[in-house]
Amino acid sequence: MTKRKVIVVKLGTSVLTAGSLYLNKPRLVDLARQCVELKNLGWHVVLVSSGAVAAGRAALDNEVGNSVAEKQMLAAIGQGQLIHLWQSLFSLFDIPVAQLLLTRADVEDRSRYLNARDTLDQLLAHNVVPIVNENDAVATSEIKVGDNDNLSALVAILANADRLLLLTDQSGLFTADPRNNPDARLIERVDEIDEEIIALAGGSGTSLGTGGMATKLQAAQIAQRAGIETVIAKGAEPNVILNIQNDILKSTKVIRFDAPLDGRKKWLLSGPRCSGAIICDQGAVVAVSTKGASLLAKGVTDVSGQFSRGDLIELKDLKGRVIARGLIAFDHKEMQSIKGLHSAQINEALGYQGANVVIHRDDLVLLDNVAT
Ligand SMILES: Nc1ncnc2c1ncn2[C@@H]1O[C@H](COP(=O)(O)OP(=O)(O)O)[C@@H](O)[C@H]1O
Ligand SMILES: N[C@@H](CCC(=O)OP(=O)(O)O)C(=O)O
Repeated sequence: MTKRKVIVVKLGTSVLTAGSLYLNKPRLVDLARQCVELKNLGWHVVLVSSGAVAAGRAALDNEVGNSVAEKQMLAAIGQGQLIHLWQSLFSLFDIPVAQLLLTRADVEDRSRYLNARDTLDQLLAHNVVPIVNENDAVATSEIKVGDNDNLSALVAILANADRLLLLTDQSGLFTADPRNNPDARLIERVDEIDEEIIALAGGSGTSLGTGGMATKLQAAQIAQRAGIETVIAKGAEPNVILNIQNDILKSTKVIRFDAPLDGRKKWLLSGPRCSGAIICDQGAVVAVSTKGASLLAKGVTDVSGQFSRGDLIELKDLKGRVIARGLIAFDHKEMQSIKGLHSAQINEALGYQGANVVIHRDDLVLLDNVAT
């Protein structure tokens, strides 16, 4: 049996409010209808729906500020309303929905990540539409993803998605923020999200959106590395979801990297935050990035940050460019004493038996478009 394709559709506040301060119900009706049509075409659909804060604002119907605590209160009020709305709309088509409220902590911990993945798998296998949002009411800045663009990339990885569709109030990435630059041009295809592309993206043009185009590119970059294609498109276009699938609507398409990653490496890419970095010489960078080698102490020139054995750390080249991330076999103090040494010298330097390699190739994920 061939695997049903999975699409994660992220609906920004700008789309769900149609530019107003409150949720636009006709817009939600139309989006639900399109999701159902897509399901009928054989796709599994996962929604990442913003709009809890906007829904909360409408429910209180009075002036509430924008402090963290006030927004958390609005999200707590609005999330129930939001899911109720989605539930009633999908029930018109006899499709059950499920609510998943996640924080970064849910993807950082490997067993919680696997739980979330299994739940998503089960929901899709039972033809349910999972509707995901950040658990804003309880998420503090330390455990927050912070914006639903990045969250949708993590969800796309969790759901083993084929495609990530970010719907917003612009047709995609422009050469400059089109709100302030009428001459800005749409970029229809991005092969690699490099510094030049990132420099084009600004923040949100409204007080309701979070992150603007910058977080959409971060999301697309995570997805790209995990082998998932991202499309950024305008949610207000008639039949946007179906027309994007048929490739007949102008948008920005971010091409996915080819190198397939196994599930654990996808988690390394999306889940834990890095607690430090090691800087490597050119020989080590080449060995790791083009020869699929493990990282040896010999190639390490410097260490930054504080980390323990088994932590995720960044691997940087001599120019400070991050080329990979991986689980390190030594803590930061041990790394200081063994950097630059041959593997055979490690035990003597430490006074006890250590690992042979600093990061094993199975624990290493490259961030460029090269096979690992
Ligand atoms: N280079 C760019 N191309 C397109 N939009 C951009 C760019 N830079 C900044 N933006 C802004 O990003 C906004 C979309 O992000 P945001 O307001 O967070 O929406 P959403 O609620 O859909 O996530 C656009 O309205 C636009 O003003
Ligand atoms: N979790 C918040 C939305 C956060 C967010 O990223 O908003 P947006 O940039 O409009 O997608 C909410 O439900 O209001």
